[in-house]
Amino acid sequence: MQFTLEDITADEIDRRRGVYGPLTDSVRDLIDAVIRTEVDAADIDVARRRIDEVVADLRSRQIDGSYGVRFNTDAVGMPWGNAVMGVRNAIAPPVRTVADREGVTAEFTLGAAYEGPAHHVHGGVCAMVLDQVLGEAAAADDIPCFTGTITVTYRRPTPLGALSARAEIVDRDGRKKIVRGTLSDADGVTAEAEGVFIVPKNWSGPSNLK
Ligand SMILES: CCCCCCCCCCCC(=O)SCCNC(=O)CCNC(=O)[C@H](O)C(C)(C)COP(=O)(O)OP(=O)(O)OC[C@H]1O[C@@H](n2cnc3c(N)ncnc32)[C@H](O)[C@@H]1OP(=O)(O)O
Repeated sequence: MQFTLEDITADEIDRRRGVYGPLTDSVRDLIDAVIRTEVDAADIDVARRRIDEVVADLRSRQIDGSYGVRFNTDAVGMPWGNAVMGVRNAIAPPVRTVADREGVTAEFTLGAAYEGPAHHVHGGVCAMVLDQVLGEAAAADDIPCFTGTITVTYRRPTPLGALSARAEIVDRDGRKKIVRGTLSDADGVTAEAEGVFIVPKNWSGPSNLK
């Protein structure tokens, strides 16, 4: 697993988060608006031209390829392109986990952009969120892990709206960590997952991620 070291302070990371986070929130709102708008065709055409102008402005200076997973010298991570929790990724819901002694918990909202069955979350999105939350539980005491195998059991449809997820390491075997987790709405568990997460061979990146 490759990573990029950036020699910047925690204050600089916070400053950048303050610059890019609100932009990402605005684009996330745009995605929702594009799905739900009922303005007429002429207004859609004007909106499209304005969006294209903004895209051209942003692309006037950009990196090659994807963002990567970056860390500073204190092992503070900046996985800001991450599809589930990236600070600069408007596709990310975003899901942010909070670690405790036993595992990690996340509370988040999945809106219209994550629909599969009518008014319910797409099964692939459920699996994606669970992969991330289980993966973060696997990494919480160590270093980032690859998902080797993940099995998701859908107990009932997951409604769009406020949701939570929880994951804990249940077993360790060499470089393998067995992690279990759940996705829940206000009425309880909607999906369960179990995964085998594997510490990469010859890891040369930081440990004790923050
Ligand atoms: C701040 C930033 C935070 C960042 C926090 C980020 C969290 C991110 C969470 C999302 C995580 C992802 O989506 S990761 C992306 C999706 N996953 C991938 O792309 C992984 C692709 N696969 C691989 O790269 C590889 O196959 C690995 C790394 C999984 C395994 O390769 P390896 O390390 O060479 O494995 P190997 O030595 O052969 O086997 C080691 C042990 O693992 C077992 N094993 C090997 N492969 C598998 C497997 N697929 N499923 C189960 N078990 C397996 C073997 O039987 C063996 O067990 P034994 O004989 O020792 O008993």
